[in-house]
Amino acid sequence: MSASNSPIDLAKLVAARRAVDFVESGMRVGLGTGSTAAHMVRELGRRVREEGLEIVGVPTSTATARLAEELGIPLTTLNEAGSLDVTIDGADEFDDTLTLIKGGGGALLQEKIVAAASERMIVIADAGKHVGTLGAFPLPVEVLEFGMQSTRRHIAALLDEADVSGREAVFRERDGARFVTDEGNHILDLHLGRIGDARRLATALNTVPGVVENGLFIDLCDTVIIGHSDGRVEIGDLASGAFTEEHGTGEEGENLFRDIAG
Ligand SMILES: O=C[C@H](O)[C@H](O)[C@H](O)COP(=O)(O)O
Repeated sequence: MSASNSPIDLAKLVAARRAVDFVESGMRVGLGTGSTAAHMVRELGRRVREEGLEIVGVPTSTATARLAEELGIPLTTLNEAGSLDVTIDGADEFDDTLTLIKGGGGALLQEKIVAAASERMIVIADAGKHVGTLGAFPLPVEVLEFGMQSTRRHIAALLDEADVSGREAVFRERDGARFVTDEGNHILDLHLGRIGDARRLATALNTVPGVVENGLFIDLCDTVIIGHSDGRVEIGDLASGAFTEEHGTGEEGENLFRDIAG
C-alpha cells in the first residue's frame, strides 16, 4: 500500500473534503501547506472547475501556490487580499485547547501570518495528531542564517529553564544539506518530548534574537476537523469547547478508499 492510499492518507482526505464544505463563493481563503492541505486544495480546485465556486486563494508556500495554479484556483497575495474569511491548513499536533504544532514541512512562518489574518482557521488532520500534551513532535523554530549557531545556544539556554522533558535542538536537513525555507531561513527542530506551558515557551522563543517564528500556534485555530480512516469525522470547535462526531457509518471511508485505490 503506497503512502497515497494508506489509512492515514485516507483519514487526511476525509478531513480535507469535509473542511471544503465550509468554503462559499465570494470567500478569500488561506491555503495551507502539507499533504493534508494538498487534499483540500485539490478538492477546492475540483469545486472551482466543476461547480463554479468563486474564491480567491492566498497560498502559504511556493509548493501550495504551484499546486493551486495547476488546478486553476485564482490566487492573490495577502497584501492584496487584506484579510481572509477562512484558512484551512494541516498540523503536526493539536491538543484539546486547539493549540497546534506546525512547521513539519517548513512553512510555519507564512502559515502563521496567513492564519493570523483570517477570520477563522480550520485545521484538518488525521486522528493520530490529536494529543493530550504537545511535544512528541519536534517543535520547528525558523531562524535566520546569520548567527544561527549563536541563536541555537540562546535557545538551548532558554530550554534549560523551560517546562519540557527533552532539550535537543537540531538543524533540519534535507538531501544532505541544511533545509532552507521559502523565506531563505533555516529550521531548528526542538525535541522537547512534553511541552508543559506552550504559551510561555512560544513567548520566550520569540524573544531570542535570530528567531523569526516558532511553530506553536496559540489562539489561532477555531475548528479542527479530524479524519478517521473509516470515513468518520470529528469536529472540535473552540467556541463550543466540544468534539462532535459525524458520518458514523464508515461507508464514506470505504467509498473513498475505493476511489483512491482505483
Ligand atoms: O510546514 C508544514 C505545515 O505546518 C503542515 O501543515 C504540517 O506539517 C502538517 O503536514 P501534513 O499534512 O503533511 O502532515
